[in-house]
Amino acid sequence: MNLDNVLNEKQKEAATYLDGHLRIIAGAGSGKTRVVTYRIAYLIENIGVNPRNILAITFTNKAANEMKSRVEKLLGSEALGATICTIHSLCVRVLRQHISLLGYTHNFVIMDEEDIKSLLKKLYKEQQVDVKQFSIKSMMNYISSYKTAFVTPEKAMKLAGDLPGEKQKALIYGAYEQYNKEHNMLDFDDLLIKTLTLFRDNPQVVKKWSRRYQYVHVDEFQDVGEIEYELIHYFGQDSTVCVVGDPDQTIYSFRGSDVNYIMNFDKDYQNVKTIILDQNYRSTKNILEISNNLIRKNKNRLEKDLFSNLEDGPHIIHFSGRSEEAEAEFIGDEIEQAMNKDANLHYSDIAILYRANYLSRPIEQMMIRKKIPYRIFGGLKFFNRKEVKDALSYLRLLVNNDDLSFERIVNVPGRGVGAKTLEKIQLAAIHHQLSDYETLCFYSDEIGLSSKVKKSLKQFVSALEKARVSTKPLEDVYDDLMKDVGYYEMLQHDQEDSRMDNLMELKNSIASYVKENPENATLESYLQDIALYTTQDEGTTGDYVSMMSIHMAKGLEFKYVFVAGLSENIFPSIRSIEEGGDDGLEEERRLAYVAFTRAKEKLFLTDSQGFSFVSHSPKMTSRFVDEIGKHNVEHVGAKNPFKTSTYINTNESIEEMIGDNHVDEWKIGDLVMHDTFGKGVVVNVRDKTLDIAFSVPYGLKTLMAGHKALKRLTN
Ligand SMILES: Nc1ncnc2c1ncn2[C@@H]1O[C@H](COP(=O)(O)OP(=O)(O)OP(=O)(O)O)[C@@H](O)[C@H]1O
Ligand SMILES: [Mg+2]
Repeated sequence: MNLDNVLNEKQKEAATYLDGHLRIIAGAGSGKTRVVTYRIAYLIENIGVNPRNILAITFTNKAANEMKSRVEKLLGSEALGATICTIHSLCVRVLRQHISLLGYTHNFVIMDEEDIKSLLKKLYKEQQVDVKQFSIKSMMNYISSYKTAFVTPEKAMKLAGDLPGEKQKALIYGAYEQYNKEHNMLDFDDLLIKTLTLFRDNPQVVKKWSRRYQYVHVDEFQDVGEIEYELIHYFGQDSTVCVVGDPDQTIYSFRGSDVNYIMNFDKDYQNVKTIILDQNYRSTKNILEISNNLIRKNKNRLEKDLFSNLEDGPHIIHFSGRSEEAEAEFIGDEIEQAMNKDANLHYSDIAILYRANYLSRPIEQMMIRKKIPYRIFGGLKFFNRKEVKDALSYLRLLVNNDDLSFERIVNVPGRGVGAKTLEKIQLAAIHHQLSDYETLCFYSDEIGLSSKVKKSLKQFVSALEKARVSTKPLEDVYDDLMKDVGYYEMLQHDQEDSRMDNLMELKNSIASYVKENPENATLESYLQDIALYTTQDEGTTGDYVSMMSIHMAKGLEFKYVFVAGLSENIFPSIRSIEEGGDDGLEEERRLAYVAFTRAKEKLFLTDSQGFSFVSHSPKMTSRFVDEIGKHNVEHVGAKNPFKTSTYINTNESIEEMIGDNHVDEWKIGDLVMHDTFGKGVVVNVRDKTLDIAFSVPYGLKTLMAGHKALKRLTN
């Protein structure tokens, strides 16, 4: 294989360096993954290494498949036999052979999240623990963090001391471990931990694997955690190790990845050569420039810039929409135009990336309306998500009294209605020729329900009936209903933050529907309106636009990239900043760097205005849009009525900004200062009142225009 025409000098040096361990540190799109691919091909073809002796660890299965098929394309069937996979699947291979040493059998079962949840529920029951004491989710976190820190249930019990709650948790942890062992089951953490235990206690097993893999490669090394690092150390014990990564793309710190492993690699391994690549082959000069501008704002980083020999390319477009719908519409229009203009462009050349999965909602609705095929990676389509389906069933039940919706949600959250109780209700319904729900309303005393179940079903009915007569705006009717039936409480208790986000996004969806149809919006018409979107099936084959969270987009590239939902508090995420402070903000910025550098030819950044029920704040353009600089960036769309900088200013400057509060003409977007609620923004103007969005914890308030507590700020 001649590498001259396919790699530059430094890349070639990296692909062919065999005198010791190798570390490649380089920015996005500089060919790190390409070097690993060609290195594998070079080892096999030019050096004569048996493919069986080659290992490459990638971050996702998708990346592994891509690398495998690229190597196979270069070498044909010669390449078969090289191990190219994620660290989890590598561990499964090891365990299938040796797990008997740990007292399991080789045909062990790997548990998924649902398996874990249902096992824990069973154990709660056995131990008579109430989920109200500690949620299933918090128990899962407890087990995972103890396990990955090698704290056994016995140790956990000691650590619990005299605290009864902690003791109870340790007991469940012990029962969980015992059950899994007895039933030959491993969870995801176990795959890594059991392999590590095996290696630590059995040097002969380590020898076997480290001798087999004479050439070890690890892509995305900046995101390895402690356990992965030690495992890689074992696998590479007798081999030449090549690690590849970009410290600016560390985006999994919240899950334990640690950039120090790549930074200190030359201290832990002897005889390490470091090669730095600085030419970007992926993106136009403009895309690269704004990405460099952005990442330079991080203080805690190793200075390194990339250059590109590609053309300048088109400007970066920033679009700000008046609403989420307008933002989505813009994305759709741009996709349609691009597809019409360029016959060589495929939908698969286009990606839409966002910070959190709930943000896909308005974009999906637009894609369906415009008939643009799309696929969501790493999750379900918005209207297929469980909590969204549940919430819509509640609304449907309210509007239609239909039995299907009733059956879906009568026991979510749990009200003690099992199959038997449901059957009783259904029989009574047939007898009275009414719907299940009506039967419950009128004949609950005749059905033969236990008093406990009857009581909770009465609460259920009264929540729905309260919603039926409510005169509040529709989004509040929905909000109250979900609160009154206990759904929010269930999610909050289970710490299901992203499910909660989806339900708040549904509230956004109802609110914008009302805004668009101010005269005649009813729940019924809303449900009809979205029926189009709720009946979509999951499967899309052929050519489609890829939609995914930025975390999923690691290592990938697309000609056209849209990064949507670029609003302060959403991206950077307020949660990350609250939990991680400056480090949290820097990780968010690295995430933005990953997002922007996925683009090869054209990059669009989009956001929208209005109030978000998810972040509980008025939306304003993300600081990241400012930080990319002004050069070759074009701002189009609505002008955001206020800027981040004015909004987050300190009170001193607010004093200076206070203007005349005897204002006749209020308009949406006016910034205000309220004596009690602080800074806010007008989101709706009525006859004598204003809807004003204040920051957490106040949220949306309706106040008298012209009241003395309220002053308009000049902006
Ligand atoms: N010497 C080269 N000649 C031609 N194309 C190249 C060269 N080096 C890299 N490329 C191309 O540039 C793009 C980026 O390469 P690659 O994905 O390997 O970068 P990376 O450093 O792994 O990026 P990331 O940090 O995003 O994972 C790919 O399309 C790759 O084929
Ligand atoms: Mg890569």
